[in-house]
Amino acid sequence: YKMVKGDEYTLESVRASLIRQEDTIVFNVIERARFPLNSPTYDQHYASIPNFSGSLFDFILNQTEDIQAKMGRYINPEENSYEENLPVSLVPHYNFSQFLHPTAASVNINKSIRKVYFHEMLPLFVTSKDDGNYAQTATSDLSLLQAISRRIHYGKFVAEAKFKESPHDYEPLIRAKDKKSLMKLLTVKSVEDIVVKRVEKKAMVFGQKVSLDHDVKGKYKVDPAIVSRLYLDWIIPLTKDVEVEYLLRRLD
Ligand SMILES: O=C(O)C(=O)C[C@]1(C(=O)O)C=C[C@@H](O)C=C1
Repeated sequence: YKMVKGDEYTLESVRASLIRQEDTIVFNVIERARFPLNSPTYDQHYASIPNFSGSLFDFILNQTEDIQAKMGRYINPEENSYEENLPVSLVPHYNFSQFLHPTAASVNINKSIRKVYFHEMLPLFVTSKDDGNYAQTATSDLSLLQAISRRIHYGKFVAEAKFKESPHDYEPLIRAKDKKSLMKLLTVKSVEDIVVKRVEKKAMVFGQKVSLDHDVKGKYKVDPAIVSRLYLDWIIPLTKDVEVEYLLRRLD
């Protein structure tokens, strides 16, 4: 039976989870890239859904998070919703370990993640065409957005593990609200470099054509350089923003 303690989280176990989450993200990028942009998916005027103002994507997001909230998805402190004012969970709560400081729940940067995803990330790995598969497209976007959000907000766990390892280094910076020095203190450039290289390799391995006759060389389903760029330019920097935001509230 699981204790409500949270000492199963260590910097090592948290980093191991980030590595596993790379698989989900890389695979979901490949899945989304099966479809072109399909811009009507995001067009509020195209959808005109009765009693709903928003795009097809907005509708799928809203309805999916609604049903997942009712089934308890957001009871897990590792999960953060895109929608606000979701219904309460209707099912018995599992006792998730309380590793994080209680203010963790107030750190949610999904609005920024959503903006960056649609405006900067997505256009890099889809063609600008339209094949009519709007519901499938929106569903793929949502799976990928949920995986990216989970990874970025895992920064809370990384930050807590780091804080617990050296509270005396973090406390004065938190009290001084010194974001810049906090950012510097939590940054481990060598780890970032390895992450970026590894996701590029995962994009090669997961994105190759597999054949029983011979190795199919050359073309990958998604350009591995783009996958590493997603991490370098957005996923890692946003994870670090979450770490700083979490730490700033750590002594409240
Ligand atoms: O592994 C860490 O120490 C993290 O803080 C995570 C992470 C990342 O996003 O991958 C972010 C900041 C560090 O500079 C290194 C890596």
